[in-house]
Amino acid sequence: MELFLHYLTMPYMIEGIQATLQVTALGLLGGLILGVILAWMQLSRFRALASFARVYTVIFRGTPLILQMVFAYNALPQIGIKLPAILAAGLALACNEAPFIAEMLRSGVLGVDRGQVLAGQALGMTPGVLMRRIIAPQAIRSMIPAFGNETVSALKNSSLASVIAVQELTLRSTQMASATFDFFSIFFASGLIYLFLTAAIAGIQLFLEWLFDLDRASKQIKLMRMMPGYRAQGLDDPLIAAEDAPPEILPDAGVAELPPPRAQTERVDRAKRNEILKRNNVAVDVAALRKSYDKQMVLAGVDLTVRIGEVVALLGPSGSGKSTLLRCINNLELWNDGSIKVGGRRLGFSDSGKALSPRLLAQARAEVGVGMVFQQFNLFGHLTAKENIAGPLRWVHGVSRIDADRRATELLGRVGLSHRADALPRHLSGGQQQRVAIARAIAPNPSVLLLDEPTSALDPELVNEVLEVIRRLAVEDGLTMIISTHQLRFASEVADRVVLLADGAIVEEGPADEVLSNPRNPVAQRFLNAMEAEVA
Ligand SMILES: Nc1ncnc2c1ncn2[C@@H]1O[C@H](COP(=O)(O)OP(=O)(O)OP(=O)(O)O)[C@@H](O)[C@H]1O
Repeated sequence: MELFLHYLTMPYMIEGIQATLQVTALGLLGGLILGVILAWMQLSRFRALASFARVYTVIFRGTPLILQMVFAYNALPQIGIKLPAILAAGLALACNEAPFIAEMLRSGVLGVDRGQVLAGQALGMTPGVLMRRIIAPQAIRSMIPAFGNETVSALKNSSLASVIAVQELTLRSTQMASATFDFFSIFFASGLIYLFLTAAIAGIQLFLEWLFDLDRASKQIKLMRMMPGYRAQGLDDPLIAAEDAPPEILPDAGVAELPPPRAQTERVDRAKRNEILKRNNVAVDVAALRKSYDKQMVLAGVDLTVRIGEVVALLGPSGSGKSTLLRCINNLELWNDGSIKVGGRRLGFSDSGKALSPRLLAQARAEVGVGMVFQQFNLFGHLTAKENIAGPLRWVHGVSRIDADRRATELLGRVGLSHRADALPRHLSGGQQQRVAIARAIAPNPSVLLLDEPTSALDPELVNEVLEVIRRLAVEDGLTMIISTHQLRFASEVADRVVLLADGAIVEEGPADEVLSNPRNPVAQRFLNAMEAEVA
């Protein structure tokens, strides 16, 4: 035992630990830098970069680290690069770790919900802002366990540096054992040191997981509640308050949460409204739009003009091209032929007709102001309801933190969610999430709001709360809207015009009450009959 403790604290062994840590740190740091570059190349739009990264990965993942170390120490001097042993070992370890770290980064980035990326683009985020604010924070969280594993593996792999005479822990243990023949005590001490180092890495990993845990705040409150006398102290506990409050998701609970509608001075006179709308400028102009996926024609020459203040309901069977049309209007999808103008501007193209780069396209989206609400809500999962609204205002439109928070608070009030401002999306019901998504879309005062089946992912009892919010935006705010929906009653109440798509073409359009009560086209008749039968 004494000998064992002696080896544990021996300066000769401690110097070995230092060398082990140096090689590991060099390998990880270099691997991280190289890994980021490799992951970026693999995700790049440029094929040559992606191919280069793949070839690199095949070579360095497919050859033993021990050979790479020997190569870095013995072969590089042949071309004039003579590195000290520790640096050569660190370089080889970095080159070997890089493909694994790149794969981790790539899967972390690809693991972020594609819907959130689409929502960020629709909000006008440039690729840089999207990466920094939306993708990276979520990807890093998911990568912590894998990075912990990689660190442990790098630490153990550093022992291979002994082949190029780096005086690290394993080499020093072997040398000591050869000199003293006390194999058991020496290797037991050295094994224990490795175990201690890997345990420290596991500890750091757990700490980071705790630090980045989105639910930490609520967990802390739970822990506080378990402390004796906590209730007696009468501390202000949001969780207790939430428990005592009636359950949140009751039929129509969302509608009950909404503030009362603003007083309408007069009933909407459809004919008068149509007269006014006809004189308004054009907000969206789609002309001869054709779009196909591979050989499947999805939009076969669509013409659609929407005037400022008009509410247009897009109806049509599943697969008729409604979502595709909305995505094209916001340039989230490229099309084959035809033109789209929003506010008189060809979104996504320069004055000379050249397609804009992703960064300039994002800026153009923010300037033109096309809000978009998605079927699956697509809230940013790592941000609270309030930050989902305030964040994009700051990052895209340069609004100050105070003003952005004020606007978010005001809008959360309007959609009846002031009391859920600090809740994460996963703690909200579907209807609440969709109301936050609507608030987020209208926060920058868009010129047009596109809603892509905003209620079809909701349970039936949550549909009304979302429809009520949209109804108020249309009636009270006079927002220009194109809404794809299967809710016929809602369309007849709120829409100025109904446009019916089938097989990528408009088969019928006109005033909502006319089209819905008396469709002339046989396809429209069949679709509306089927929809009515479903509701009945
Ligand atoms: N990214 C894609 N790649 C290939 N095909 C696609 C893609 N997106 C949509 N499609 C196809 O295009 C057609 C139109 O889809 P779209 O989602 O626009 O229809 P929709 O009318 O909105 O349907 P729903 O009411 O079910 O949402 C469908 O046949 C669909 O399979």
